[in-house]
Amino acid sequence: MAELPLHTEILQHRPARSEDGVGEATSRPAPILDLVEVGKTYRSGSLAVDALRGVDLTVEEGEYVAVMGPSGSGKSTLMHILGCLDVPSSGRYRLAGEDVSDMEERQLADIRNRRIGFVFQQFNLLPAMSAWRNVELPLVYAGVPRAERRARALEALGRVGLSERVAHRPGELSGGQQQRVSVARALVTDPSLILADEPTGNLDSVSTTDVLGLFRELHEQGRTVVLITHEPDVAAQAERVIHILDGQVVDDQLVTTGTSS
Ligand SMILES: Nc1ncnc2c1ncn2[C@@H]1O[C@H](COP(=O)(O)OP(=O)(O)OP(=O)(O)O)[C@@H](O)[C@H]1O
Repeated sequence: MAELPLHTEILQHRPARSEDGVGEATSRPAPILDLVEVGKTYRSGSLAVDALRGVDLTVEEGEYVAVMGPSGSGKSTLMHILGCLDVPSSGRYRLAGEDVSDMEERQLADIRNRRIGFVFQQFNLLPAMSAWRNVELPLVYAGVPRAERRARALEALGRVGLSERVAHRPGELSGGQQQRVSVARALVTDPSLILADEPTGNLDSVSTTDVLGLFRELHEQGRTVVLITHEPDVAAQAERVIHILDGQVVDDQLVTTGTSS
């Protein structure tokens, strides 16, 4: 397991799940993410790669979770399934109580648009479009009227501190600013879940601190944040750190950052 910084206290995480996976008799809300025995096998000719093997994972609404693991361990595959960009080969996946395991691409696209904000290492911004045009795109897909789209995109850019750069194209912005545009695009639909795949992988330390501060704010506002990272310092920002190895969850811990030495 990767080292965590000093002043961290580690607690073994015990997910709250009823035996039948449906929920408690009380009115406890369904977990936002609920994977039961999820497997993913990539096939190419006679070759088969088991990228995920029997993953059981529950994430409650509002958690801040980091996923770590060595190259090839299955992190991106897990992120693709969590983000409804792909479906499992076996097992069940419920997102906010809705079983998405066997959905068609159109249904998955609708769920992604309604529920999830994505942030990627490479920013994935359209180079010919201004910052605000990039940020309004998810609202175009959602069918939001033009004037409202513009207002919400500008508001989201204001929230990430980019009010002065709304007309700039990605190539006219620094890496850290481009990633802030992607965070604005992720939150413009007001999703309950933010999924980030190595969001600080291309950033210098100042921009990393900046972007991690934004994730913390989103978490403090009650959103669920799941981020993939290779970096222990980045993972230490989360409240829970999951390690995967060879397609399996091998470690799952709550981390609370202490203030005393
Ligand atoms: N489309 C695909 N077709 C075949 N095999 C794949 C495909 N995508 C991933 N794999 C394989 O599945 C396994 C898990 O890959 P994955 O990309 O999920 O790992 P990762 O932990 O994200 O790695 P990295 O940190 O290097 O990005 C690897 O063995 C990889 O080679």
